[in-house]
Amino acid sequence: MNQEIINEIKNKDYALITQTLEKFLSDQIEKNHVNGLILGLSGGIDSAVLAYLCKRQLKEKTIALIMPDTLITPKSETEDALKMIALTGIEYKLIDIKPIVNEYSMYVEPNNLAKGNLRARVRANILYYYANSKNYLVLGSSDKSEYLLGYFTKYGDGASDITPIISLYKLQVREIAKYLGVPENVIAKRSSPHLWKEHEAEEELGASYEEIDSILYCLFDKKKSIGETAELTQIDKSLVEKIYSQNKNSEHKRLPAPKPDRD
Ligand SMILES: Nc1ncnc2c1ncn2[C@@H]1O[C@H](COP(=O)(O)OP(=O)(O)OC[C@H]2O[C@@H]([n+]3cccc(C(=O)O)c3)[C@H](O)[C@@H]2O)[C@@H](O)[C@H]1O
Ligand SMILES: Nc1ncnc2c1ncn2[C@@H]1O[C@H](COP(=O)(O)OP(=O)(O)OP(=O)(O)O)[C@@H](O)[C@H]1O
Ligand SMILES: [Mg+2]
Repeated sequence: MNQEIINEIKNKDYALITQTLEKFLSDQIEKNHVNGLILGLSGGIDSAVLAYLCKRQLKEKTIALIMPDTLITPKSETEDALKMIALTGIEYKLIDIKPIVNEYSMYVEPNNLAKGNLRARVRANILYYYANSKNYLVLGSSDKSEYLLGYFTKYGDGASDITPIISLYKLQVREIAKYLGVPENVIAKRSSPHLWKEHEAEEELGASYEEIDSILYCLFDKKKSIGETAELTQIDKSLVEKIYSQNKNSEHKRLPAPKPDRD
């Protein structure tokens, strides 16, 4: 792997980005005539960054929902989320989604992936239930790496009104988290959707975020070909091809639903 590329990705002015994102959030509240913002707080780094971006100017206008499925969500994740609530002072609700998820098994016995995605969609439903009730906007937590890979549940965590950190790669999210003062252990932990037991992002994706971000950055920011990207990143061409395919195959998640050419 080429460390220079990784440094290039990480090397950003995080004070300026923070300022821009805080202003973006305030502007969105004003422009859309809503009372505030709501987010799902998992204990992971993406939603942690959202909470910390809201903490300084929008604390009184933000609600965080902590929504474990107590069957599979590690207790440590909920504890980390509660720790960040204590540190930020943001209003929160703790909702166990296990009984809701269980209800679905009366319709069909799902496979692991379908049930995991259901968890993400149940959380999205609850967020929109609150957003409707309180005239709030739902914050999306997708970062640029997840977005470009389609590594999110369609109409689950992919469903949101505004997406503040969608221009930041995961490596950059880790850097801004340091700047914002997100707890060390939240920054250091391995990224995980926790859609099923022992679920880990890098394991499922088959690559580290250093590799994924280096490849995506060269393909989409530097507009390099697959061959050039492999050379520049010093990563095996087969992995570059795999990441490229993941981007292409997930296009449907980033576009409006297809419609017939003519009525
Ligand atoms: N070509 C196409 N055109 C239009 N629609 C198409 C389609 N192909 C599939 N679809 C539809 O999309 C569905 C598949 O998409 P989806 O339901 O999202 O499911 P899928 O992409 O298979 O799974 C979601 C992935 O995102 C990961 N994830 C989820 C949530 C959070 C995080 C995280 O990082 O925290 C990661 C999860 O681990 C898993 O790898 C199909 O069932 C079908 O309905
Ligand atoms: N237990 C949970 N409680 C509340 N929201 C959740 C929970 N699990 C997932 N979510 C929501 O779904 C989003 C997507 O999950 P994802 O795992 O990608 O993000 P993360 O946990 O914040 O960071 P990371 O990707 O590093 O694990 C979260 O950011 C959060 O908004
Ligand atoms: Mg997570």
